[in-house]
Amino acid sequence: MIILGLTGSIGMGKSTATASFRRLRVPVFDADAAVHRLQQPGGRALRPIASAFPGSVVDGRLDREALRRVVLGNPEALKRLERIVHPLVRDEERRFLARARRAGERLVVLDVPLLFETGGEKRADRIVVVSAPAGVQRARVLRRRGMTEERFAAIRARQMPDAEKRRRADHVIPTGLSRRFAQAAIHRLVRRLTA
Ligand SMILES: CC(C)(COP(=O)(O)OP(=O)(O)OC[C@H]1O[C@@H](n2cnc3c(N)ncnc32)[C@H](O)[C@@H]1O)[C@@H](O)C(=O)NCCC(=O)NCCS
Ligand SMILES: Nc1ncnc2c1ncn2[C@@H]1O[C@H](COP(=O)(O)OP(=O)(O)OP(=O)(O)O)[C@@H](O)[C@H]1O
Repeated sequence: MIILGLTGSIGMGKSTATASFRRLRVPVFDADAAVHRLQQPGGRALRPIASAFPGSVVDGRLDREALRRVVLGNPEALKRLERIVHPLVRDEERRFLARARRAGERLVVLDVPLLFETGGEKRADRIVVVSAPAGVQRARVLRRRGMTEERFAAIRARQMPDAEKRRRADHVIPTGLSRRFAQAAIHRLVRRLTA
């Protein structure tokens, strides 16, 4: 089974790329979605977050806004949050891979925003990076509801620069042109890897 690590900075088109992989029937593990699941009512991250960040969980629900305000611009608090969340995400990832192996899959995708930052290069056989020019990225991200310059800057500061990601990638999918162009590149990649 070939494990394809998919990454890219915020707004570069990871979710859009994973939709293309799924359309080609390639199973995808989405780390951001796993974070959200783990933080949902009843999720395994809730209890440790509640004790590390008093007041962030109210009536069994995580107040993401409140937690975001606490960790935004506070590297020490973010580290504490990551030390709780990342091992749980890795655990989910391992389960996903085990299920895929049992199902006899030939190719799977790990969509992990912090793939390089968390040593994901070692877990994947090949790395795909989605990338668009900085101006395009910025416009896309700032269009989102609730996004501010400050949040965008804080997230970017936590992520490896795009140029460095591209340098380390085995394949770069350009997402600054059109969806059709990016999808065609993904199609060719999947065909090549499963040939
Ligand atoms: C702080 C939290 C509660 C804020 O939630 P919120 O709904 O506002 O944001 P969301 O999770 O949708 O993330 C928004 C964007 O920021 C990126 N991002 C989130 N956390 C981080 C981080 N620690 N470092 C770099 N980028 C991050 C995400 O990939 C996404 O592109 C949440 O992001 C969180 O729990 N983060 C810690 C877990 C983590 O490291 N996630 C990164 C993916 S594994
Ligand atoms: N190939 C593409 N061509 C044109 N627009 C695109 C392309 N890929 C993504 N987009 C647009 O860019 C925006 C961000 O895409 P997407 O949500 O896939 O990024 P992301 O990397 O998953 O973001 P995040 O890091 O926040 O999870 C969306 O509005 C999407 O419609």
